[in-house]
Amino acid sequence: MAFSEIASLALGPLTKAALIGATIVLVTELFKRLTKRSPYENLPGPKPSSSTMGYILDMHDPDNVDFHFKMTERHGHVARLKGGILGSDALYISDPLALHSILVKDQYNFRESTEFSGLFGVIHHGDQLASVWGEEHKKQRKLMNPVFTAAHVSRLSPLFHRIATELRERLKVEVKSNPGSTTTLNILDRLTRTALELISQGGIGHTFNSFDKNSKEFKEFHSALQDVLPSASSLFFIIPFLESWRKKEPVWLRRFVASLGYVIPWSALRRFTEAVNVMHPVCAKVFYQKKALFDEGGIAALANTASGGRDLATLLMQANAEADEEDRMPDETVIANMSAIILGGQETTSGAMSRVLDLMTLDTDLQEWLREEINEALAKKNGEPLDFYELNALPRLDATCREALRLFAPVTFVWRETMKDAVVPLQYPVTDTKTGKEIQEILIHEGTTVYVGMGALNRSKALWGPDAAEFKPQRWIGHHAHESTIQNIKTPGIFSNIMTFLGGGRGCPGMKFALLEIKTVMSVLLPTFRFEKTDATVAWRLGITLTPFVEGKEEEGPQVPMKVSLM
Ligand code: HEM
Repeated sequence: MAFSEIASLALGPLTKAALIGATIVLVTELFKRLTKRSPYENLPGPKPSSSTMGYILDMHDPDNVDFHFKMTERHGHVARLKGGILGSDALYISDPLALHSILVKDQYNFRESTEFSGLFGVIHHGDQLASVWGEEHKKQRKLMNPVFTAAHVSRLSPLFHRIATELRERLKVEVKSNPGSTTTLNILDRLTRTALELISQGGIGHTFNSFDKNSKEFKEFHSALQDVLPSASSLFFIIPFLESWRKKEPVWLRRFVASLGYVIPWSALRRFTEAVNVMHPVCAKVFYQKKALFDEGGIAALANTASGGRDLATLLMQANAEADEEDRMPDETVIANMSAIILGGQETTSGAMSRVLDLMTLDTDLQEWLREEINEALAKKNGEPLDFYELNALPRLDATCREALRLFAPVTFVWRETMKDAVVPLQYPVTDTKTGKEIQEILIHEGTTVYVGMGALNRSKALWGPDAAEFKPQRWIGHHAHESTIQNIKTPGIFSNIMTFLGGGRGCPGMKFALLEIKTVMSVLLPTFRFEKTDATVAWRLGITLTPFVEGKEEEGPQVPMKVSLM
């Protein structure tokens, strides 16, 4: 029996018509894509390694961070990313003026992608900063921005100092227990625990007892944090549907479908479902405990909690209670934002702290230079801890943090969707590859995906000079931030004229919090320990954040080994 005969028996005429219809649409779409000229074909850009997938594989290749870091050097500040058979061209932009339009001036026209909103909406069980845009985003930021100000963050200094001291004391025990008082250890593990305590105690007023090696709560929560984004990346073809799915009614049906994540034999889906269901209940529990206290005794009752009522969630609840009716967030939005604060602030910071220490093992003179400054400052205070303002007044420590965050932005790029056509001016004109003429502005078409190259702009030689790719903390000493570029060019970055914490309405609210964490930990560790390199080479691989692995030992998971000894 011929295939067509079997098909006509098996399928009803309606199904057959639908199949034929779908095939025609698919073939027409494919034909259109293959024959349509890209509006960006005259722009320079990398040749994709796959003609089917286009730029996607190169963009996300974990072992090719240089694709991003060397983008401006190789292709300039606006590059065409050639799409594959199934995808259109995108733009990779690291031009400071163009990014000012995209992130600040015309920010509502360049919105977070629906994939991003959907994914983070599901991860945090509801709308929060990372999944909303436009007016709703503005409304949430209006309530949340005051929570992250220097005045509030500075009050966390004693708490951060206490946590950093706990790390120091535990490290001392580890080092002393080794003959010769030097031990080789994976500092990333210790700093991951520290960062989780800093963000959980400072962010939501909760402890995971992270320093306790047997802490079940730490293990569960940390593996959820570690797993959630990598497992999501394996679900890439369902991610585009999450945004509409997460709002579908009735709720019981959505819950039922979500519970299938546990039974469908697909390990990435299962890991994702498990991670998502670990994080939310913790934040909800902490929130309702706080709410009960607050309802009973007001803000004074919250002041008696472990963080002294200084944690960000308490401040947010207070701001929410005092806000006008129309500005107020529902409980589930506050909970989702607590979850977003933890996810946004954990891996980024543990990575950044590990990076700073790793850099110091590569340059022992730098380490000594910093130690000297911290010791002098401590001596002036008779050994009393340095607070937020005193730490910020240390030029060497400040310069080292700026330079590490410039050269090694933990988040290398973000992406945006273009809502309608927009003309964007350029700081650095690009050369038309066909005519050789200079292009001073580009027309970005509706629907174009725009990648914001933060790591690329941070390393642009046009901006930072020929030594842009070198680690030179001295470049910051004695300069205002914008003077550190060679022509006093301003970027839209909210911190130090670099793009690491992004810029505009979606710039990282946790920037001051993160800097206080890094500086406090350095000020506590450096006077006590010497850090030296081992034979291992640490390579930072690209993910949502940069993650360190030992070359040849990737299967052992992320690590930053170093020798630690007492001073
Ligand atoms: C070195 C550490 C950090 C780096 C490099 C960093 C970087 C960033 C970047 C690049 C974004 C923008 C993401 C996007 O628009 O797609 C962002 C957003 C965000 N960050 Fe951070 N971050 C850090 C630490 C923190 C900390 C400690 C917190 C919390 C205390 C935090 C909370 C957030 C939140 C809630 C958002 C979403 C903001 C919004 O969409 O309006 N981050 N961060």
